[in-house]
Amino acid sequence: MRTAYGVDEVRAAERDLMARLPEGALMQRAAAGLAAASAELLGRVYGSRVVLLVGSGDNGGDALYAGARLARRGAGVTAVLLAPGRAHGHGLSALRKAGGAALEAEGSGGGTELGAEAALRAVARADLVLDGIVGIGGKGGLRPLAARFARAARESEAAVLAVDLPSGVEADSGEVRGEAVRADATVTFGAYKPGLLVDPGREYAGVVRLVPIGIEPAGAPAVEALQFADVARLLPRPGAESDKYRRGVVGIAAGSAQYPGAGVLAVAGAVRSGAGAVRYVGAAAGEVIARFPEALVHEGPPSHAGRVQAWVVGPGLGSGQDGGRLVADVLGTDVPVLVDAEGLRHLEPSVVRARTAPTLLTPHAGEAAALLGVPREEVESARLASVRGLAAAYGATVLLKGATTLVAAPAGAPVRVNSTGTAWLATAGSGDVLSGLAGALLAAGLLSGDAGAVAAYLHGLAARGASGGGRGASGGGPVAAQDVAAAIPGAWREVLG
Ligand SMILES: NC(=O)C1=CN([C@@H]2O[C@H](COP(=O)(O)OP(=O)(O)OC[C@H]3O[C@@H](n4cnc5c(N)ncnc54)[C@H](O)[C@@H]3O)[C@@H](O)[C@H]2O)[C@@H](O)CC1
Ligand SMILES: Nc1ncnc2c1ncn2[C@@H]1O[C@H](COP(=O)(O)OP(=O)(O)O)[C@@H](O)[C@H]1O
Ligand SMILES: [K+]
Repeated sequence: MRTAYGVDEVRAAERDLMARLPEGALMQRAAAGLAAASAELLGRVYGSRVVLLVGSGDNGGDALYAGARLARRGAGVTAVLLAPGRAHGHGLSALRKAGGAALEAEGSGGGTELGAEAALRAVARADLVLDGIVGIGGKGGLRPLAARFARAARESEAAVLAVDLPSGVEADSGEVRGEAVRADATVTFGAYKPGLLVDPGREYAGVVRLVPIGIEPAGAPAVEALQFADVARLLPRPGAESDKYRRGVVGIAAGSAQYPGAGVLAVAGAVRSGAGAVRYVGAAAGEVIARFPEALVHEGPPSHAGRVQAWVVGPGLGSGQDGGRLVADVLGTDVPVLVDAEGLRHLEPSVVRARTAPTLLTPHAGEAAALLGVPREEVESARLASVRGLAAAYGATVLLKGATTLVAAPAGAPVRVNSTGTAWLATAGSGDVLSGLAGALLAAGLLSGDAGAVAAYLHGLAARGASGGGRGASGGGPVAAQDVAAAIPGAWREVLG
């Protein structure tokens, strides 16, 4: 499991360790990790031009000590001091002693200091920029001078390496208010921060490397990401004694005359995901049977369709009157229920809260915004707060779809984040496939948080497989939702193999 800890937990762990170590030891560990990553990005350190963006806190101190190490290896290192009087004193001395220079970015400078224009020119000409403007001590959006240098770093040809996290990204949430540094890579210390794993922050961080400096945050992480081994452990496996009913029967109440395809795709996701059987209720029974003769189709309300271990309701219901009745009927059962798409329009928090079996809601940002009564942009910019807020309001597990998918449980367990997907997944119907996949896992007996997180993981992996994109999120080529469903068994084998 990859875990990410909040700022308070990281600071507490740092305090514990610092009390036992000589002064400055942690910062030296951080600087060593930064210098090593810098050398990798540069290829050749000797003769390279390195610019350090240095703010007023310890984040700038890390950058200064790393700069000193690079200067000793023959790099030309220039520190740009964004708050000249308050830069880390010992770090600055170390840099100067190693042969590095410093420019004051504020005002016109005096004596040998050349001021902001010279500093901006240095950034433009650099091979590598180290972003030590602000780390976990950042508050609010970047101040104007810092924002100006964040822009300059982006416009420069230089590789950009963020110290601990990209300045302007909120460590606890991944929110970005205004300008932020766009890094090619980030070296983070002691523990991942939630903002490095959750969008939009994740996008700004580039390739993230964790340098273990010896701290061990206590308590539960704020965010966690399943890895291969976690998914393998959670995947249901049929035993010798299994029969189709014990394997889990999933019911799909989806599709309408207007959107029959959504019913077909949700069934496609379910039949590829290990369900013992799939029951289908809805207006697309003919289409479902034509594509999936293995499905069992039923007329009448879902609650009369025979025994199932979990229901999926909502994909492609359209805007007809029947949606509300269908959702109410499914929510009235005593088995786990996944509500997606148009089904989400018919949710009463009190009805969901009163259920005794788990409920899993799977909105995308637009649907989550409608449930929360806020604009879509607000959900997209504050994804962690949104998913936690919805889980609390409905007393349900909530899976918020997007480039990174978040899964929050109502009782405040760590939020699960998944980024196995590919941008090619943003195609009509891929969410319907996900609902069938997650529904099959619920029917197999996974807890709702596990079912959501494992489904998101496999769905992303299947999409990458179908797109031929390997592990890179933007490689490969187009995929159709059907291709994603067809690739689920391959993703499953990949995880188990
Ligand atoms: N505490 C420790 O033991 C260690 C800390 N380390 C580094 O120390 C960092 C935290 O240092 P600090 O607590 O000094 O905090 P930071 O250096 O992250 O930020 C605090 C400083 O930034 C300024 N600032 C805050 N918000 C700003 C904004 N929006 N725009 C511009 N400036 C802003 C503040 O005035 C303050 O001086 C970590 O991120 C990490 O890089 C590492 O050296 C590892 C060990
Ligand atoms: N930029 C992206 N990168 C990776 N995955 C994405 C991206 N955008 C959307 N997705 C994924 O694609 C799927 C789209 O689902 P959804 O929005 O419900 O579409 P639909 O309703 O058409 O099926 C979700 O699993 C979501 O996480
Ligand atoms: K930084």
